[in-house]
Amino acid sequence: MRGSVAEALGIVGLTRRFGALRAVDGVDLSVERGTMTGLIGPNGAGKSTLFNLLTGTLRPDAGTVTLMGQDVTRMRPEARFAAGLGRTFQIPRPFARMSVLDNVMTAPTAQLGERLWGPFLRPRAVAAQEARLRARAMEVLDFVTLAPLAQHPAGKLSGGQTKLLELARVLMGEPSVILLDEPAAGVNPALTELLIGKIEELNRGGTTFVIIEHDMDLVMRHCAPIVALAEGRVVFQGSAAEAQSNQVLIDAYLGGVHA
Ligand SMILES: Nc1ncnc2c1ncn2[C@@H]1O[C@H](COP(=O)(O)OP(=O)(O)OP(=O)(O)O)[C@@H](O)[C@H]1O
Repeated sequence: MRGSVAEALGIVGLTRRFGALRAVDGVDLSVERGTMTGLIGPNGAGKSTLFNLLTGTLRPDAGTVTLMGQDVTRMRPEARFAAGLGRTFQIPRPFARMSVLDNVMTAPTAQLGERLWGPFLRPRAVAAQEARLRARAMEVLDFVTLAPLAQHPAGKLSGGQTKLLELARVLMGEPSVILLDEPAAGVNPALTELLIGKIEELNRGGTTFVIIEHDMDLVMRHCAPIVALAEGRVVFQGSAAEAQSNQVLIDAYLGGVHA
C-alpha cells in the first residue's frame, strides 16, 4: 500500500523485538512532508531502534515503512539513502586523519558514483566528475560554515563542528528526509544555535526532519509536531503547547521546561 502524497514517512505497525523485549511495538506514525518532528522519550524508549528500522540497518519483525510514497520496507540502507533518506548519528565518527573536504567528498553518494562509473570513464571524464564532486562538497561546506576548515583533518574539529561536518556529508545525498540523532548532544550553545539555524533553513527549503533530542527546551522551541515514545509505543503526538499541558509528559520529562 502506498502512503499519502503529503507523507514524507509512513510508518504502519512497525515492530522490532529483541528476545522477549518489544523495543518498537506496533508504531503507527505519519510524518508529514516539510515538518520538523521532535521524537522524545526516556532512555530505552525505542527511539534509536525506530531510526534503525527507518534507515534499514535493522529489519522489522512486522510493519511497513514508506518514504515519499514509496514502500522501502525491504530496501537495503544504501538504497534508502539513494531514495532520499539521510541520517546522522548521536556520536559521529568522521575519518579523523582525512581532511574535512575529503570526508564530505567520500559521502555515500560519491562512493556510489565511483563504484558505478569509475572503471568505465575516460580519465578526462573522471577528472570532470571529481571536479563537480569537489565543487558540490565545497558548496555544502560553505553552507554549514566549515569551508575555511576544508583542508583541516576532521579529527581536529570540535564536537559541534563534527556535527556540522556530518550534516554536510548527509547533504551530499540531497535527501528529502533527514533523521537527526541528538544533534545538540556535546555541542556548545553557540554552535547548537548555528546548527539548528541551518536545519531550519533546510526545512524552509522543503527538507523534512525527524529529530531525536533530549534537550526539551530545544524540542519545544523548534519542533512541530512532537512525538513521545515510551516502551516502544507512541504515547503522545501533538504541538509543543499540547505537550506542555499533557500531565503524563509533564510528569515524565517536562518538569524543568518553561513555556
Ligand atoms: N541490538 C540490541 N539487542 C538487544 N536489545 C536492544 C538492542 N538495541 C536496543 N535494545 C533494547 O531496546 C530498547 C530500546 O532501545 P533504544 O536504544 O532504541 O532506546 P532509545 O529510546 O534510543 O534510548 P536512548 O535515549 O538511551 O538512546 C532498550 O531496552 C534497549 O536495551
